[in-house]
Amino acid sequence: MPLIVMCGYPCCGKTRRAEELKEYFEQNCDRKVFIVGDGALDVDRNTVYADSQKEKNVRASLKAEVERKVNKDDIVILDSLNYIKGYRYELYCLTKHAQTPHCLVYCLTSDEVSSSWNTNRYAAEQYTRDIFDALVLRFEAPDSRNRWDSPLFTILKDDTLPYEAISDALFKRKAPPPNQSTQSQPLSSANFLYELDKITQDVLMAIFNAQKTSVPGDVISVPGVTRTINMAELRKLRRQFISYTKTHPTENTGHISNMFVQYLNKSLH
Ligand SMILES: Nc1ncnc2c1ncn2[C@@H]1O[C@H](COP(=O)(O)OP(=O)(O)OP(=O)(O)O)[C@@H](O)[C@H]1O
Repeated sequence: MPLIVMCGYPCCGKTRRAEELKEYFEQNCDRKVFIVGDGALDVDRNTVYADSQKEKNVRASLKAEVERKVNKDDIVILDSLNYIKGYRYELYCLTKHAQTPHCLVYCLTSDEVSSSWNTNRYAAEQYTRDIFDALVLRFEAPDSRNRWDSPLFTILKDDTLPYEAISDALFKRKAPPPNQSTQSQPLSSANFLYELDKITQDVLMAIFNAQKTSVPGDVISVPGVTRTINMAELRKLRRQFISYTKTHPTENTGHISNMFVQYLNKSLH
């Protein structure tokens, strides 16, 4: 019955997440799960995304397929870029018409990360540089304040999917409890989670690199640290900080570095 709409940059892990969801729902509820995606349409994506008419036709085919599949019992996952706000609105109208719940799963990556994953793919699966860049430019990020983008689950590359919250959003037919995945993005920055991800990673690398030339007791980027911290520890603290900050976003992304360093100081004492 319900529809899960995947969304994100080209090569950001949508199919991987869609498969994870399929596996979860097949194992945990007695329902069939269908993934509808451009992969099944036998089209060359580089040709399609270079031609707006062809792209429109593909979108229409995918929507028609979703419409056919959405029924009382099954779960449909639409695994495509779904990067146009108006298209997501049409999908929302479709679910409203079918009186079925829906939610959006947004795989959030930076263009650098997606681009490097793209380069490491088999040649036949790769987006060309031009198409990749054009799609990143055209991307219209979801915003949970829009009813067609809500409930919105924003997933970073190292996150575990919030399966239960997604399941509740679909089957309990109520908004999931306000947690990190369903919080609105801060008003001033649509890019907040990306900034959060990038800035904390930069701080982490600065500490890690500084340790290469310092001795225990040296004051480096994190004052008071008198022991060497390995990368696994740093990553764990970064994950904790990101989880916390997603639920307490700051409007000024310029504060993220300082907040993260303070968090490290507190956690390492
Ligand atoms: N969380 C992740 N961590 C590391 N690598 C990943 C992750 N997610 C995806 N990848 C890599 O990125 C590549 C693309 O993954 P996937 O096919 O899931 O992306 P996609 O967004 O569905 O791509 P497309 O836009 O072509 O449909 C894969 O080769 C995979 O190895």
